[in-house]
Amino acid sequence: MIQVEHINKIFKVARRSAGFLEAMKALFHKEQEVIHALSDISFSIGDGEMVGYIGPNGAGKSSTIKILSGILTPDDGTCIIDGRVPWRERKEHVKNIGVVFGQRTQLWWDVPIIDSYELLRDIYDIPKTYYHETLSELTELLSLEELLRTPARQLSLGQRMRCEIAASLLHNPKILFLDEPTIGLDAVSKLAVRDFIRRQNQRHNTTVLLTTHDMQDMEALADRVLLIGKGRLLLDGTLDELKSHRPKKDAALDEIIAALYRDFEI
Ligand SMILES: Nc1ncnc2c1ncn2[C@@H]1O[C@H](COP(=O)(O)OP(=O)(O)OP(=O)(O)O)[C@@H](O)[C@H]1O
Repeated sequence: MIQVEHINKIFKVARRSAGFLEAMKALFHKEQEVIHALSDISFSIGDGEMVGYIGPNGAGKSSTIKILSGILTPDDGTCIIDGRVPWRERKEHVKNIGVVFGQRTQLWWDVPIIDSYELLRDIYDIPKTYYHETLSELTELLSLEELLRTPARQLSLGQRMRCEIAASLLHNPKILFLDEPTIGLDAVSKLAVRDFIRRQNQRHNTTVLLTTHDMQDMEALADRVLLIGKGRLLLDGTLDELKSHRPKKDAALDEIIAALYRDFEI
C-alpha cells in the first residue's frame, strides 16, 4: 500500500543572464529561482494496482518517483509505503521496491550484465537458489541469454532496458516504479516489455507505478491514471474516465491528453 499525503518539494536553482557583465555580477549576488516541483500531492495506491502517472515535461513525475523510492526527501508531507517512510528507512524500503529510470542505468557500465546481477544479488542479499531460479525465468521471458556476457555500454538501448527491467526484479519486489521504461525502444521491445510488466503484475500481484509519454504504454498497462501538471495533481481516475474528456469524436488518446494539457493550462 502506497499512501502519499500533502507532499511538497521545491528546488532552488541559480539563474543569471548571458554575458560577461552578468557573470561578474553573479560573483557578488547570486539570483535564485524557486521551482515548485511538487505542490500538495496526495494519492494512495493499493496492492496489485497498475497506475499510470502522466503529465507534460517538467510536471513533477520523476521527482515523485524519486521521493517514493527514497532517493529524494520532500520538504513536507508524508509518504508511507508498506509501513515505511522511504527516505528514513531506505535500506529496508529498497528491498521491497524495484526501480527503473529509463534515462539512467543501475547497471555497472563496464562489466558484463551477469556481473552486475551478481553484485545486486549481494547488495539485496538474495538467497542463491532463489536468485538462480529468478534469473533463469527472467532470462527466458526477456530474451537475455545473448546479452548476459556483454558489458552494459556495448548494448543497444532496447537491449539495455530489458536488462534494466530484469535487474529491478531480481529480488522479487512487491512494488515496481518505472520511469519511462519504454523510452527509445523499438516496437518489438516495447511490446515485450509491456507484456512482461503485465504478466509480472498478474503472477505476483506486483504494484506498478509507471510514468510515460507513450500513450500506448498507458493503454496497455494502466488501470488507473494520475495526471500531474506544474507540480499539482489534476486528475485521478480510470483510463475510461480520462477518455471521456474526448475533444472530438474518434480522438486518439494522444489528442485527448493534449486537449487535457491545454484545458488545464499545463
Ligand atoms: N535536481 C533538481 N534541481 C533543480 N530543479 C529540478 C531538479 N529536479 C527537477 N527539477 C525541476 O523540477 C520540476 C519537475 O521535474 P521532474 O523531473 O520531476 O519532471 P517530469 O515530470 O519527470 O518531467 P519529464 O517528463 O520531462 O521527465 C522541473 O521544473 C525541473 O526542472
